[in-house]
Amino acid sequence: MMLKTFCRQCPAAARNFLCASRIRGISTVTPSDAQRSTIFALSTPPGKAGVAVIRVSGPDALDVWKRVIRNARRRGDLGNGIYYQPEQRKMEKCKIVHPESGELLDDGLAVFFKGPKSFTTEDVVELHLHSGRAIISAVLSALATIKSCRPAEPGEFTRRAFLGGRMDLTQVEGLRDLLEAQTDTQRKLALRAAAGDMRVRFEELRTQIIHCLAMVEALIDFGEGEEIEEGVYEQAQIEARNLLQAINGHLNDSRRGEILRTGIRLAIFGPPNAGKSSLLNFLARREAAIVTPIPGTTRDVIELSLDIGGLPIIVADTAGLRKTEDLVESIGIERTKEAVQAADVSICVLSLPEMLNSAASPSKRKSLEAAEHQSMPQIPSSVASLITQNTCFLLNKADLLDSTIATTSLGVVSQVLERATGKEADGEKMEATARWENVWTVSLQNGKGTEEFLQSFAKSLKHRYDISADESVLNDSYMPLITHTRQRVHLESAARFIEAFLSTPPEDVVLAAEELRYAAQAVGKISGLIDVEDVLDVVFKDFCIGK
Ligand SMILES: Nc1nc2c(ncn2[C@@H]2O[C@H](COP(=O)(O)OP(=O)(O)OP(=O)(O)O)[C@@H](O)[C@H]2O)c(=O)[nH]1
Repeated sequence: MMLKTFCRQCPAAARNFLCASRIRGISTVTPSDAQRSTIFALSTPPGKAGVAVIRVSGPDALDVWKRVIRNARRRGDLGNGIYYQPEQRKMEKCKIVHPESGELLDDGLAVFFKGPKSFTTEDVVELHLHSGRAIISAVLSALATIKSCRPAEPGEFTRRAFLGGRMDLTQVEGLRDLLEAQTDTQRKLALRAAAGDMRVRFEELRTQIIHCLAMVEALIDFGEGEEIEEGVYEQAQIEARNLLQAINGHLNDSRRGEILRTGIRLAIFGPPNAGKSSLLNFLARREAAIVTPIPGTTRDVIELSLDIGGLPIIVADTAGLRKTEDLVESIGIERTKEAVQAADVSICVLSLPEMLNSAASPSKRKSLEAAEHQSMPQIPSSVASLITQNTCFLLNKADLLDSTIATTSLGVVSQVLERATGKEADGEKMEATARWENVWTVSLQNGKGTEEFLQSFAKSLKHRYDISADESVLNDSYMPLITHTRQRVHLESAARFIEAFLSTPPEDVVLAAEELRYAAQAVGKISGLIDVEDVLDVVFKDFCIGK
């Protein structure tokens, strides 16, 4: 069979037909132990507390033990350079001393983990001290006097765990997310990733690509008709097509995983004086924003991170939308528009009495007829222009209306809102979404309807992000696969290579194999099996020292 294509990875001068080693080689990272120094750092937050843990990792960890640990029940130096070996993974009560002066620094506990059965896969010593600034500082300074030791860089322990093969990059990302998790949902997602669930799922995808690749390679090695069944190429294409469909399913997940990890962006908007800041304060359960009867009180975007029903929410209160000549207010209104457009979900707060008044003649204000309308209630155009399918509506100040009117009028107002949501967008008719479940009537003043709104809103968010309150539902089919943009970029790239394979005719079998190999490499980059050096700094930079 003619080999028609070049290997893209060969240097220009050596560009040649695909070399067999490349076709087969899905190279993996092999960690080098050479030149590893022994590192140490405080692994708990600094300051006054019950316990502080200082971690030491590296080839000289045992030497550090010998030099700073004194155990009353065990003699240190047994003579002739023989020293007792600490029992592995067993906490020992000990005195921690200065390695040079022998000065007592603290009474504490110590534990030794022999590599590779440790977090970093190296020898590790953990010193458990009383957590006081002076003690921590004295022990860290003492360790720094040991020649082979140096303070750890941020994330360096985890980096060593990765290089030692203890975890892949998705687990490293999961661990970092776990440390940063603020809500229950974030904790659950991160825990699954840190435990290796994502690694298994990405690895399954890679294995399936490699299976297709193996079929195509068999054709290169033997050729059709030579001990190879007919239709192998077609079979590889069928499998690749199914795989592409599965990958596209993950890619078209509305960024669910990334949004849950970073927080759902919720913008509160509406006309001035409708009760937007009152809503923010109700959600935050504190006076986070100033509330006054003066329209235009809020002039800038106020952002808070909240936990609503276990979901991480970044909520933004915004300036009321209206025509204004005031420079400061108009800048605030521009910011409102940006915040609403950047949000994943928005709540439009409207004053229900004001809406009804916009429909009724002055004589019939607050009357049932207004609700049953001669003319329909109006939404100010500046507000209407920001309504999308992701907008929910809070009809506030229901306390100012008779409860029968409030209830009856809701139907009329909902129709108006539904029409506003179903407006033309980019030439396409959007599906109307302002149904009853997206519209709530409340009084933020007397609290009526607010708890029902909160529960129902949290439920609709969970439904939208496919997260159940029930932990058992966070299984593979519900759990988003992609939680980081880095993972998305590589998966998109894998999808493109598979598409390229699918459009390659059987005559170009070498090129076809190359596309599949690149697809496998792209997925391999997600777990860090391939070409990781360039991504390591990015992944580890947000870790704290001591992790
Ligand atoms: N009667 C009644 N008054 C309310 C209710 N909610 C808020 N208010 C009052 O309405 C006024 C405006 O409330 P805010 O929460 O500041 O409204 P806003 O939409 O943030 O106003 P701007 O800052 O002008 O955009 C305040 O006097 C509130 O006390 C309600 O449910 N019923």
